[in-house]
Amino acid sequence: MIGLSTVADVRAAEDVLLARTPEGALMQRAATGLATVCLRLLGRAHGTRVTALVGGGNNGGDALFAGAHLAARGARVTAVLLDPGRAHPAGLAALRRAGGRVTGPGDPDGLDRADLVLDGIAGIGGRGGLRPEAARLAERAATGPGIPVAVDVPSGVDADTGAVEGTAFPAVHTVTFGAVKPGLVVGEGRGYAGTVHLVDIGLGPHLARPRAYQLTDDDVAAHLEPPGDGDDKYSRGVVGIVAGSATYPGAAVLCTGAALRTRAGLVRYAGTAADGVRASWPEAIVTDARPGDAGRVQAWVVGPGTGTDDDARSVLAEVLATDLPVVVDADALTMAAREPDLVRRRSAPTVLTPHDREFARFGAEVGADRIGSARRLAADLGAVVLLKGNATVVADPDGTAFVNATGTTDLATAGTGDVLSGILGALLATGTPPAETAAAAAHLHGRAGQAAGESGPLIAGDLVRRLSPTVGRVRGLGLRDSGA
Ligand SMILES: NC(=O)C1=CN([C@@H]2O[C@H](COP(=O)(O)OP(=O)(O)OC[C@H]3O[C@@H](n4cnc5c(N)ncnc54)[C@H](OP(=O)(O)O)[C@@H]3O)[C@@H](O)[C@H]2O)[C@@H](O)CC1
Ligand SMILES: Nc1ncnc2c1ncn2[C@@H]1O[C@H](COP(=O)(O)OP(=O)(O)O)[C@@H](O)[C@H]1O
Ligand SMILES: [K+]
Repeated sequence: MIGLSTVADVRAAEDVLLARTPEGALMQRAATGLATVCLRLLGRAHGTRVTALVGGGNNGGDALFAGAHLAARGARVTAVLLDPGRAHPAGLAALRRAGGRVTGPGDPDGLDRADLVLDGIAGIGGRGGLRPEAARLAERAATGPGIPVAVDVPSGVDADTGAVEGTAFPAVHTVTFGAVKPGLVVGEGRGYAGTVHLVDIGLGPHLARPRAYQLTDDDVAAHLEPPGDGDDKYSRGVVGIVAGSATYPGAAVLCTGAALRTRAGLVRYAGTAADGVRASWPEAIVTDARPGDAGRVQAWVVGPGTGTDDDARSVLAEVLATDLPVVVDADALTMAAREPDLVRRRSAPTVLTPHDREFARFGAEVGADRIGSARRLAADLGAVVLLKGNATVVADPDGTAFVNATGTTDLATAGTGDVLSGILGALLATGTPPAETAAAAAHLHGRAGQAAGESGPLIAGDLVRRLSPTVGRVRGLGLRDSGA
């Protein structure tokens, strides 16, 4: 798991480490790591042009020292000082010694010819939207030819939440120090950070235990283990699906197919789209009876395409009254938002899977702080909240959060949510902790989306078709990552 550390946690760890290391050592580690990534991106230093946008704090100091490293290797480096009176003095001296040029914000011509632009305007000390002069430079960098590289955090992005007010530096790469900050991987910030490179500056042992994580293939492989010698179709969890309707069988077919393809133990379907499901998936045990008459299951998925009429409401209430884990999706979210106590009074795990509009039905818009919003709803309902998006967020009622790293915009097509709830139900039926399981489902869903999107636009059925090879691939990657 990759821990996501808040600014407060990074500052606290830095304080401990600063007291134990010679003055300037941490900044040297950061700047050396930054220069190394820049060299890799440029391919060579000699003859290249690098422009560094330099603010008045330590973020600017990192950019100046990295610029000095690159200048010493033959790059033509220009530092554009936004606040000349406050530029990091030692960094400035180092850049000048290495032959770098120094100029002011009124002379940013270097941006139009740069091979690489370093954004050292503001890092974790940044506050609010970029001020006009900085915004102008960030916008000019975006249209210039140079590879935009953010130092620690793209300036204008809130490192904790990913919120962007107005303009931010549009990085293609972000070189971040000590720990990945949540704002680089979630919300609007994710789009401004591009590829995140983590430079170890020795903070690790001093960082508080993170409250947010990204899962890796290795973590997810542990949720996808193949059956053992002693397993049979019942032993690894049976999932029950309540989805679709006679008029709209699609959601039922997609959700049931996804559950089968994720973990082909046993999938039961109970609902009014029984004929459609039978025709598509002879492997499923299908009934048009109520969930209670469908046979034993270890987890339920309820809601995709069920509608919200009285019958649907009574089926939802029946499922939520069980002591089994339940995934509440789509139409079931609309009904649960009207009667949140149906969720609050449960003692077994519940996972809600809203997109932004479904989330708002519970009483508050998502807003710019997606992790914070998901945490608040999770705590309010005592349920895991999987908030869908470009980077899907999962929040446990205890505050632990996960941010998905595998999302792809190819998933923005109808029915892909039904596939996600099928995957999630299948994994939840194994009895693993619900928040991490929900994060594993989002990860696998994203990997299937990436695979299906390789050959052109995907539709939700393609995701189902790609699930088996994707499970196989993630298992293989997990084995490789763990060195087995
Ligand atoms: N501590 C350490 O040992 C290490 C720290 N490290 C590095 O230090 C960074 C933290 O440095 P920091 O605390 O000096 O703050 P920083 O990110 O430079 O921001 C302050 C500057 O931004 C400016 N500014 C703010 N908002 C703005 C806006 N909206 N629009 C425009 N400008 C804005 C603000 O201007 P002011 O408001 O003061 O006028 C001031 O000039 C951290 O991210 C990492 O890179 C590494 O070297 C590792 C070791
Ligand atoms: N721009 C995007 N980038 C990445 N993933 C997206 C994007 N838009 C939607 N998705 C994903 O696609 C799925 C859509 O789910 P949902 O809105 O419930 O669709 P449906 O109800 O049609 O099945 C979610 O997993 C969501 O995270
Ligand atoms: K920056």
